[in-house]
Amino acid sequence: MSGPLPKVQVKICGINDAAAYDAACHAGADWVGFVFYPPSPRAVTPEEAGELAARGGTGRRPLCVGLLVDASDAEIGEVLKSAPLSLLQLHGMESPERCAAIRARFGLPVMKALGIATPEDLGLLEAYAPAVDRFLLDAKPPRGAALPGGNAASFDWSLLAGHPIPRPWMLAGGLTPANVASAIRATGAPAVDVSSGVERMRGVKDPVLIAAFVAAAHAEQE
Ligand SMILES: O=C(O)c1ccccc1N[C@@H]1O[C@H](COP(=O)(O)O)[C@@H](O)[C@H]1O
Repeated sequence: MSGPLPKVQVKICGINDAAAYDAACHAGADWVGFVFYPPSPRAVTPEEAGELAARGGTGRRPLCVGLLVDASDAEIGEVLKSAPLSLLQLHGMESPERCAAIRARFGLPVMKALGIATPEDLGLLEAYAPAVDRFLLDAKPPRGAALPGGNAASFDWSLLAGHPIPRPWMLAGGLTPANVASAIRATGAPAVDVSSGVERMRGVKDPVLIAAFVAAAHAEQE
């Protein structure tokens, strides 16, 4: 017996104000991401993330993801005192051993972000698989970029065609309401993540674009 195919899941990353949080809830996003990386224009404090996540609302509550970049145990511990996270997104140079150590120490699932530019980059998946719960496949940062992600840069989606990915995963990098459906069809991504593509200016989310992105992704099926 076969039922309807599951909807593609959606994460809206870089939520840093109430309007964006409420828009993500209202649109039915599956996850919201909080950036705990001070150089980012989307950065929030653990307390700000905790306050946003505690907002009521009519929509379904998304799970909260904490985005960290080469964070120490002390920094992660501070974040977890205030922010109710369900998933840790590691977006720096964390090794498989560091990912495993973070997962063991904090008892939370870990999603490792990997920058993809060549077929060889996909070779890292096997090394990380035992240490992580999920992958996020993103573009590598453009030369000279100040941030390791969140740069509105996409990669060649055809690199993923037919490539087995040994954990649940999300596609990221340069996604927008206009291209997310094509990206899902080209890659078979079961989940997608966006930051820049739902902003009216860098670091400022647009509720209308959030709604359009979630609707476009949810219209696709795995
Ligand atoms: O969004 C940020 O500021 C950020 C900072 C440091 C690391 C990653 C960051 N964002 C992540 O990057 C990808 C792609 O973002 P975009 O849609 O291309 O802007 C996404 O996973 C964000 O979570």
